[in-house]
Amino acid sequence: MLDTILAIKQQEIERLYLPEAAEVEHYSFADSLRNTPNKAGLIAEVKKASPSKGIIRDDFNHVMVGKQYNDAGVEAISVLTDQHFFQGHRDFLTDIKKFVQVPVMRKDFIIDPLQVEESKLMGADAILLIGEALEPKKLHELYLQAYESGLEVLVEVHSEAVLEGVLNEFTPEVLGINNRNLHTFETKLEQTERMAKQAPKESLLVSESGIFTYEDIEKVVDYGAQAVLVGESLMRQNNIKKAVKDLVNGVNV
Ligand SMILES: O=P(O)(O)OC[C@@H](O)[C@@H](O)c1c[nH]c2ccccc12
Repeated sequence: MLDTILAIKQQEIERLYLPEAAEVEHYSFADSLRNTPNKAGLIAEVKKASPSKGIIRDDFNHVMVGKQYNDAGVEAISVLTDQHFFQGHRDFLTDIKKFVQVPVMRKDFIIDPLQVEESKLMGADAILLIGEALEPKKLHELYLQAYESGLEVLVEVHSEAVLEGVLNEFTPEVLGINNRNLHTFETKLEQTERMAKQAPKESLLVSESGIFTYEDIEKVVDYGAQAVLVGESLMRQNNIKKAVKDLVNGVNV
């Protein structure tokens, strides 16, 4: 699956044109996650659909979802901008930025310097870089380019081998363990448990995917995570603002 996504992404990059620079205020992604009053920092994701689940939310309005996340007090918002597989759009991020006062991360398959530049112009505060999609050297180059242009980065890995390759190259400021295997879609929170042991103390550790309840948050925090990235379980709720509060305060939805 990941290979298919990356092949299509490569074609998109060949046709990519840069947007005009969005004039927005910026907020620090890592600082916001570190300064949470809750058990873990929450990155809430604006996600309409995914290749493994199909449509996740029918009455989808990206600005409405972004505003509800903001009003519920999340530490950061992740916006899926991939169109082909996730039914996102780069304008979703630019639109949401106008209405929220928390850092916004662009969630896409970024493999080229042009996409880093594009993310900055869109108004993002942070981007995702995926270890499984990039050679460690290339990942580090894009990481440095991002920070030089004023973007922060969430470096995501799924497997021990890929994490080892990344750590041989550099230490990411924010490191995400994806509980979902992007080749098979199998998702288990124990992936965070296994991999947290290998994560550097200096990196802010994020557990991503498959988190549905406060108990799940407690679990991954016990494993060593300081923040969580949650999409589907929030996007399926009618009242998103209430769902966020219940998730972070321990009322199961
Ligand atoms: O919807 P979930 O299971 O809460 O997962 C959110 C997020 O972790 C997931 O969307 C994700 C993690 N890494 C990715 C890379 C590309 C696309 C999507 C993702």
